Amino acid sequence: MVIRVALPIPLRLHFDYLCDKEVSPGCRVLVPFGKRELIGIVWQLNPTDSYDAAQLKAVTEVLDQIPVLAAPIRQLLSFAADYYHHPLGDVLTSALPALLRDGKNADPLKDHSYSLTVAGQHLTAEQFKAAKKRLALWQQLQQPQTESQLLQHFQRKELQYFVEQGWAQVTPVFYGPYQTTAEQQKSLPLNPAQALAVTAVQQALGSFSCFLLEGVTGSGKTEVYLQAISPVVKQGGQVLVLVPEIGLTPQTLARFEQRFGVPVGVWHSNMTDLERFTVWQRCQTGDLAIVIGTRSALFLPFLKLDLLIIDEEHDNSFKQQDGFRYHARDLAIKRASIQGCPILLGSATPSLESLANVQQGRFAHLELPDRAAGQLMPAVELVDLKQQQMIHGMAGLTRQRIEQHLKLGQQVLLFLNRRGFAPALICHECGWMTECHRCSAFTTFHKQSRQLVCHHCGATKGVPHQCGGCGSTQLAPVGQGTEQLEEQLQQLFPAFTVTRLDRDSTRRKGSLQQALDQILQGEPQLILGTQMLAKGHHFPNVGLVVIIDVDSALYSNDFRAPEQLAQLLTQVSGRAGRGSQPGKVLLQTHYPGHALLQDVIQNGYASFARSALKERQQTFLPPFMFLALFRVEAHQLELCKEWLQQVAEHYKNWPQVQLLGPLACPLERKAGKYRWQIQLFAKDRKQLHQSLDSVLAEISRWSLSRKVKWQLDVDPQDLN
Ligand SMILES: Nc1ncnc2c1ncn2[C@@H]1O[C@H](COP(=O)(O)OP(=O)(O)OP(=O)(O)O)[C@@H](O)[C@H]1O
Ligand SMILES: [Zn+2]
Repeated sequence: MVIRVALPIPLRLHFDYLCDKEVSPGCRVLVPFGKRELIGIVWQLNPTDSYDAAQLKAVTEVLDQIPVLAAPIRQLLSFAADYYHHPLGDVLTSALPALLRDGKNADPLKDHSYSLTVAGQHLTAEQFKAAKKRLALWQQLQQPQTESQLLQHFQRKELQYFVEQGWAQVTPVFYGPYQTTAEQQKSLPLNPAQALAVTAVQQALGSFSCFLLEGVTGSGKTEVYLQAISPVVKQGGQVLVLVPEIGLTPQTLARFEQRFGVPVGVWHSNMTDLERFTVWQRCQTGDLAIVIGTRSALFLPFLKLDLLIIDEEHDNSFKQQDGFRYHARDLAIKRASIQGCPILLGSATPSLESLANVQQGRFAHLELPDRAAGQLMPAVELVDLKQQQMIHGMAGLTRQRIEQHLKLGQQVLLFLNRRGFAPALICHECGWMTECHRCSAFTTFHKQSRQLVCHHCGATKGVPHQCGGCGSTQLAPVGQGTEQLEEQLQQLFPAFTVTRLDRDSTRRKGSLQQALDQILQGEPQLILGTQMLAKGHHFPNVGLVVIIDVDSALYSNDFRAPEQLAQLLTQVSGRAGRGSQPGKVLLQTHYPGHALLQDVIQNGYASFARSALKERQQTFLPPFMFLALFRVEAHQLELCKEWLQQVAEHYKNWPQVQLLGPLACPLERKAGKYRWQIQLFAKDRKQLHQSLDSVLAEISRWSLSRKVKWQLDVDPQDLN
């Protein structure tokens, strides 16, 4: 038979092979390709279009009996490859764990079950005396446990010790559909708005539908998720919960684990290949009831997926920014429709895309207008910075308020979306500034590591002693980053601790959890950080939130900038007053009269978003227009322009598609290459996609295409 195989190569082609063994679509095969051998996925059996059988090579080996990509996932991936116009082989690769891409055996995983022997049962707690860990293990083993469960909390040598002592015995088990035990932690009594939301989702189980849960910060969206999940898990179904990249805290996981007595898996980029592979398999066998994961968890092979949830659905990290540029929210909706199950999107600050879908009747709208236990929304006060005497980037009023709240025994959270010590060093004599020699950007001064770091290409170098322009030694930091603010806060408020949360301070494994735990203990203190602080955290003792600087974000060319700023302001402010005390927000700005600030503060995000949506409609922007973007990079600027000129030329045949460009990307040089783009707008999605198909076919024929690096971004989020 002839089989059509998708190969992991960046070509928009598929390849046919002869195969005399039994094989089904979705299985991996090893095939000859040029001088190499590649692992591909069987995509179609006996394709009907023409091929020359005499020319075909034979498959070297069939690697799977059971498809690693089941039919629903193949359907999803095939849709995705079409929609994002991305090579299918590359799309499939994103959906498989690395070990499977490398050819590892995909047979169902075997685990081991540990249970107490008769001798083990006759032990008593007193016998363990000071050996607390062993006592805990013995208590855990009162019920048989799988090795993978035990290894989450105990070391392997402890398990071996129990076996050597004759206290425990080991038997092999295969993962299968998970077992439910009684709910472990009681659910909260819902308020009426929550109850309505939960009922709506529960009633929709069993067929496809899409809900937007728009609930203000602290309105108890997580409780809605948990109670919506409950019946699914009781009936043996599986649930996928997608969260933003940095939203997957140990606290989130604990909340889901403690509520249901079922196995919960996590999936994120900071796991080993083996850990990912194990989760992948436990999904496939049905052993995991719930998976909480970031973007690519969307492609996991659930045995019985009955509900999808996307928390913080507006978050930009759901869009992949390189390679296969998919939007996990949009593909998750597609996946729900393929599986025939409901999907629930939740946010305090929904994306304009989702709100438009509500207005057009595609999503059902669920609202939580108030905080869960009746707390007030925090009051926002603008601090006009004009002509103020600033100390360490803070006005007098700001410093006073911080002090008041600390003295009341509350925590104060300060938001500054710039990590490092200072955005650049400047020469006091001639004005020269430290620049990245590979990017059109300044390099950030990191004081603790004594480095200049480019936040765009990652290049680092030592701190110079002399100005690169005039040789003077008068180099001083300009501007303020979190590292600097931390130092300054310590000087201003020496009696209180300062906890900094940003990408640098949480790099070490476990350090984020440590910082969060410390904050949750509630001691009065200063918490300072970047947008990492803004996402979903519940810090009940935060009484005051200070937003140090938003001014640079008020004037941006990106049409999405206002939406993103409004989301950020609302999310950060929403960390205040979640406990028993009402919260306050101080927003420092030189532009207190700015329309966006006034609108968000006076009328709230919901109102802002609805008027922003009207504006998008009037100015012909997404989501009322469909947008795609060609970006090209090359060491020579001329090549970029020339390539885009050819794209523009082709678009003369497509009057229904409007062009913006060729123009330089906002960051025109990155890692030594020039970057240019063309934006394409169309009212009709189909026409846009047809035009893309036709231009892509052309592009592959241009010799110039081999001299530049180009990408297509469909529904781009980041226009940079
Ligand atoms: N029905 C309820 N009664 C009392 N407390 C509740 C109820 N529902 C939720 N809560 C509590 O309210 C707090 C806020 O809930 P949660 O963190 O889920 O809010 P959220 O809507 O996700 O907020 P954000 O969007 O800011 O992350 C939690 O401490 C939660 O336990
Ligand atoms: Zn750089």
